Amino acid sequence: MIYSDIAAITGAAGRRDRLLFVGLTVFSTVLQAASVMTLIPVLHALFGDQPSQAWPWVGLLVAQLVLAWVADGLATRAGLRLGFGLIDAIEVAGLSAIRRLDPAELHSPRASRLRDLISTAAPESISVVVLLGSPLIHALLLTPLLALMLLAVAWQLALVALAGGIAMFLALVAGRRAVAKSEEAFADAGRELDDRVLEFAWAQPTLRGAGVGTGTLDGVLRASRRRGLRLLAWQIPGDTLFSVVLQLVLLAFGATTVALYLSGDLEPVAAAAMIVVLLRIVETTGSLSLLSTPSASAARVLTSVRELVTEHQAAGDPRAGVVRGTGLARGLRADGLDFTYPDGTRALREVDADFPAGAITVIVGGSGSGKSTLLDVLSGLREPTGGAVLADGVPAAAPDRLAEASVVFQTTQLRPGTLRENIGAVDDAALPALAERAQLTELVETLPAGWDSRVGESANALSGGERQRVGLARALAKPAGVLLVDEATSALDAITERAVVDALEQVRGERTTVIVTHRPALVALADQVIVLDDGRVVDSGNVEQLLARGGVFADLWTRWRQTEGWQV
Ligand SMILES: Nc1ncnc2c1ncn2[C@@H]1O[C@H](COP(=O)(O)OP(=O)(O)OP(=O)(O)O)[C@@H](O)[C@H]1O
Repeated sequence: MIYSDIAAITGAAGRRDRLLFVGLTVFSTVLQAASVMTLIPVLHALFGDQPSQAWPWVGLLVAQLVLAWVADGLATRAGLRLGFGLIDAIEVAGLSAIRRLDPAELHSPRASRLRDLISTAAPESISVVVLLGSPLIHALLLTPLLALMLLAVAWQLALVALAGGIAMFLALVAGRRAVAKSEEAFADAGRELDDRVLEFAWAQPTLRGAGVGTGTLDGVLRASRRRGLRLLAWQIPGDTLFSVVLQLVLLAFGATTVALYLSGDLEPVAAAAMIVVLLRIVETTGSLSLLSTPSASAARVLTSVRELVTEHQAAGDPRAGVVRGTGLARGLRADGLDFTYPDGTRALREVDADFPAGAITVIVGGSGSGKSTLLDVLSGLREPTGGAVLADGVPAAAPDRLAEASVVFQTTQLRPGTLRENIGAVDDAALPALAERAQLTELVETLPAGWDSRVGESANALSGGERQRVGLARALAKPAGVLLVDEATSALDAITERAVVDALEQVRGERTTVIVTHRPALVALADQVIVLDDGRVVDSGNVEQLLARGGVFADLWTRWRQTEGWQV
């Protein structure tokens, strides 16, 4: 599980290091097991007639150990590179997830989990691979390898080692589970007691008024203590299970060695070497027990990181511009779109709608009816929780939609930098026409350094209307086939509204345009209007048809007209 998570996170780029790390660590474990078995011929020669015959075996032993160290050293280097790969992946995906977070989600549990992942999981990644990965592979493989090699000495010992290794592993897992379960139940009992004490404190005025003493709380305390004792009764076997099985395995291994020795099936030196084998088995299983808690928490962290990275890959990095738009107007279709926010708010309910290529579609609806959410989904800023967005009949994933859409938001944020930089990558030759379309020409002329004037909060402060026209120019500068406009004129001056209306009239036919608005001047541009209510499409058609039908749209239209009149 840990390996598959690391593989998914580090991807194709980490493949070589992953194979090197695992391959070298397995190789070193095989050498370590072999070195234990080499002790048998060493001892055999030492206690035989010609002790000097031990030298070649000692040489082999040293060679095995040196090779194992070299393999470990190389594996550590590959592990370090993998760890750095993990850090990179966490930082890139984490920061991109934070960028995608809704401002409303910045203090949510998801945001704090992201912060934790970036600040804690990333630096710990190196130790996960190097300090946890190698010992874990050693600990898991050494006993089965020793059992395999023991076949050459006595099959009975191989069987006891293998069965013993499996029994100890299972005892370890079962013991950990029992302990974790009882700890969870302990925590629940603690929380319940906490609640009761709090309730008791709140109820004090009433209890005192009624002359009731601490009797009720005493009852709860007694119950909680009884529960605690019962839980302890589960925790103790959980903790002791492993050591009991370990001792039984030692006993079985020792007894088999003695029995084989007494029956003459095992030479004395081999019997002596079995002590070392036994010690290695005990040592590795013991280290497995120490590693089980950190591995479980590393596995949990890696699973979260994997989810984050997968999500990042699905969303694409808007900055990286991995997928490039074609710039051609394509027909969009919302096919049974559903969107539920993490807090359970269902903002879109099975929305079916067509946005014909090059046409202007206006979305209207009351506050909270799901208009902005629909735009976010169409633009690729959000993935629907149900249904799909099709472009020319083909499902379009979020990165494709992001590449193909440009958005004019309700307010335009300016980056520190020049006006030109704020518009984005565009040829100098194209700037005047763009300025004309977004009605920026006059502004550019009045600014001290024209397109190279610095704008933004600390420099030439632009008015709301001017910013919005910069936003419009920015959206038009992007060669995208879909233009999405989110109430861009809601609180703006007449000049800006005119600029937006004129610019949108010009893109008719060039881009598939979807506008969320309640301004009659923009609604009047619509080739079709879609009316949303409580996340559902409740009506659609052109303005005349909808007015003739009455209903939600006619009500909204009358209200807007009145407000406009009232404002003027
Ligand atoms: N980040 C969010 N988390 C949870 N719920 C949200 C979030 N954003 C919007 N909602 C809810 O989803 C529903 C649809 O909201 P949305 O902003 O799409 O509607 P809208 O029609 O654009 O509204 P408005 O005209 O007021 O901007 C509303 O009930 C809203 O409260």
